Amino acid sequence: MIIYGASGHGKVIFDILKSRNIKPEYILDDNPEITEFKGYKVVHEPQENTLKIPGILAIGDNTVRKLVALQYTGAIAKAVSHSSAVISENVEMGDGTVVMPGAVVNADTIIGLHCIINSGAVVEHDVRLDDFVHISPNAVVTGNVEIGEGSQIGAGASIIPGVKIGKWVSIGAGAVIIEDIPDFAVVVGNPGKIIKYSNE
Ligand SMILES: CC(=O)SCCNC(=O)CCNC(=O)[C@H](O)C(C)(C)COP(=O)(O)OP(=O)(O)OC[C@H]1O[C@@H](n2cnc3c(N)ncnc32)[C@H](O)[C@@H]1OP(=O)(O)O
Repeated sequence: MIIYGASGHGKVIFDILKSRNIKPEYILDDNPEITEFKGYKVVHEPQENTLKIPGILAIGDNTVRKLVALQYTGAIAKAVSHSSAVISENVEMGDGTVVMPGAVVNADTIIGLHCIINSGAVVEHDVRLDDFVHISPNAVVTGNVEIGEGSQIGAGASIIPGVKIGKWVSIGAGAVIIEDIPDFAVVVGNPGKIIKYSNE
């Protein structure tokens, strides 16, 4: 496995792999000032074997992760979860998706490519997460919720059952979402209110 990104997010992905006894081959990061990461060599250019070894994009920002994914020509690793995460056997997860320590993903949920289910987050039954979604630490996505591409649900936020959240939405930390949210909205508070719109 190659970890693409010697970042804080990369540290947690490193721990996920360690919990599964997977040793990264090396870390790839374009910052020439970073030469070592968790005792592993950091390379700054793709290597001869980069295209052959499955890589995981350790980039927390959803937009940047998508841009890198679109340019990355190597193999993408299958979804990987920390050994302490609880994932129903009926869950589908796209390649490049990571599930952090203590997260729960329940039955018949479908998660897209390159998503992040962060530490302690709960993604309930029959949820649909499109590609590049990030469910932040301790957020709760209840049953039958749908979340569009690139949206981030902030730390500790809650979404009530059946709500549809558009693409590239930012839900603020601690928000409580009780109604559908349109694309690109930035939403904060309890109950969640739209404060502005962002562009992808
Ligand atoms: C492992 C990890 O670390 S994973 C990282 C997880 N990250 C998160 O959970 C971050 C979630 N992001 C947030 O909550 C952000 O504050 C956002 C996306 C909602 C808004 O960010 P910005 O667009 O930069 O907005 P900005 O900081 O300018 O705030 C705009 C207004 O919203 C208010 N606001 C911002 N965030 C929140 C919030 N979470 N709850 C309530 N009000 C908020 C601000 O006080 C400000 O109010 P004002 O206009 O009356 O002064």
